[in-house]
Amino acid sequence: MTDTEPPPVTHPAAVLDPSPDVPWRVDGLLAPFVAARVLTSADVHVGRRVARLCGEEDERVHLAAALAVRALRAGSVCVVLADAPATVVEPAEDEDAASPDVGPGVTVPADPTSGPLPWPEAAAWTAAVRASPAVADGPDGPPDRPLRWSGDRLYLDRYWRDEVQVREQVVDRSRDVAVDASRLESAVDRLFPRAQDERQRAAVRTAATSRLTVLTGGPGTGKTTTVARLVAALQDVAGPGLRVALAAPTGKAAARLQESVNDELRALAHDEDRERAGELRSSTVHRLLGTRPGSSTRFRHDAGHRLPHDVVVVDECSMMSLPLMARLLEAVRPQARVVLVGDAHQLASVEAGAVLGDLVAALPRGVVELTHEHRFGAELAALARAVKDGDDERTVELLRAGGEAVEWVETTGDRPTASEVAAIEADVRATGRLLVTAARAGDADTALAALGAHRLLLAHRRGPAGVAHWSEVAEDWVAQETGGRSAARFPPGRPLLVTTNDRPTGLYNGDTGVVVSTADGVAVAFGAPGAHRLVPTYRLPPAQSVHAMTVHRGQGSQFARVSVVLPPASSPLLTRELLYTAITRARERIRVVGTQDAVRAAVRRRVQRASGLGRPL
Ligand SMILES: Nc1ncnc2c1ncn2[C@@H]1O[C@H](COP(=O)(O)OP(=O)(O)OP(=O)(O)O)[C@@H](O)[C@H]1O
Repeated sequence: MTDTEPPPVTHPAAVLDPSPDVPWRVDGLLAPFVAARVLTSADVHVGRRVARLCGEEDERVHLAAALAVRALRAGSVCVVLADAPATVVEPAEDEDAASPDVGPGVTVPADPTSGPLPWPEAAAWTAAVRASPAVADGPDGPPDRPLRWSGDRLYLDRYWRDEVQVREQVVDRSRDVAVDASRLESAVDRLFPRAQDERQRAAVRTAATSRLTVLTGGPGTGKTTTVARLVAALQDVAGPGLRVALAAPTGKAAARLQESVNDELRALAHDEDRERAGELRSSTVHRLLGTRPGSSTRFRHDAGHRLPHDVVVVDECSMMSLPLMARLLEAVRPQARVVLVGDAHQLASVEAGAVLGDLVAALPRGVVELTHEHRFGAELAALARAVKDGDDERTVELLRAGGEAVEWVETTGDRPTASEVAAIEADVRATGRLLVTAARAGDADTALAALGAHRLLLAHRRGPAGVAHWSEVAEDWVAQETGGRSAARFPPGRPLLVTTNDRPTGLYNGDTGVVVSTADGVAVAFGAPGAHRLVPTYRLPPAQSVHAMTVHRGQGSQFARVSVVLPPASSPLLTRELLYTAITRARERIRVVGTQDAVRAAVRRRVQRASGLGRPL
């Protein structure tokens, strides 16, 4: 070997994708990226196809296109090409736990033994991509190419268009709306008389004078209360008779929104406010926009056929993908007011985009953050704040101090020992016994209360720190406690998670219930203790046992006590957003099980989702 010879290549010339789902054969420049598990063969297949349709044979462009496809799988809307060698060494962030409904992804980490990857030289690579017949270069590039270069980012063109759409809407909606200022002030004083509710008062003022408002805050900070009262205020200062739409990305969240907003409206102190606001209905964003048969990306209401509403309020916006946000904003009349509500610090949507967080960062005005926790104890609130602020020192300090509401089982190794999970075991056994005993006795309310008393949350779906493993363990504990596992399909006491929206029963994806004995055999109880309803098992939509769930799945729900078992510090799923979301699922008490390294890694690592919102075109 001479000095001028290239270093030996450890990559095979052609590989089969080690992720078993779609074993296409990949060769050439992209093979080592598949061998190293940076790309799947599906990324390569789609990326190459898109490029070749335009006659592009340059493998460097195929690589860039495959990375743009991969980016979507990881929740980003584009890839920052120059950063790719540094940012894609780990498998996509969401490919395990974060995609519970989109099928299995790769669960193994990138294989570091496969040698350095043959990244193209940066400047030549960028030049090849920008000059490619498959790529529209810049905002004025040809409109009919599948890929778009913008700034330093490569997009699949459709996502670039969605981003432009959202950006244009933000600009178009940035002009103030004129309202009678003294009337507004008296509405604010009437609806939020207490001086300490200044943020909520500010939210009402902002929503009254803006066409786009973002209302963000953690659980229990009064978002729903504010939504109800700001609707009442708008009916006063801009109404009466405003057409108001309430919506949320999931059916479950929409149902909850309708219930809590109407409860709050009924509780308004002044008759005129109650009368003007009336009773509101809520739906999913998809249903509001009007689904079209056979299409999940086009709706009946769009820029050419706008929604009739004057005010559109959308809750749980952290779960909105970029494409859905683009479709929503273009469908709202330019004069109408949009109020986007959610917790920007939570895990973002399973699909591409972290649009709520991006909007909070990008909007020059119109963002109101609620910070006072009405429901949360001070300990939980302080812990959630330390995590949200990225302060790992303080997080460790608060966890270590512990208290009524906070417990840390600091494990020594990545896999907790039996004694380290003893407290979880005790909780699972105690709530399991209560659940099964009540369910067997036909006491649905007590069973539902037990179901909400404690929940075990995990980051991953599979592996030693995954839901599959922990569900088995938890089910065993409960079985030991209650006389063994039953062979029946619906044994009383089995907790169930509905996995699809089902109109006939009015159940939603994410609803949880419990099998209970009744005079006519078994049925499944759903709803709140004291207000439950029974669904016969033959009418039950697809559902699965739920002894444990992913943190992602837990979004939109709260439980009295939560135990979260953290994966090893090296897990790419372990992020600040994940830990924050897990902690804020607890109403009374959080138990964190994991190493100090894992806690610190979680607090320090933010979910990185590439997007161009708020950045120059
Ligand atoms: N200004 C206020 N004064 C007194 N209580 C309030 C005020 N705002 C909200 N609350 C109370 O605080 C609790 C939480 O409020 P709310 O449900 O509106 O919060 P949220 O942010 O929507 O919570 P989540 O995200 O969990 O739905 C409720 O019991 C509500 O009645």
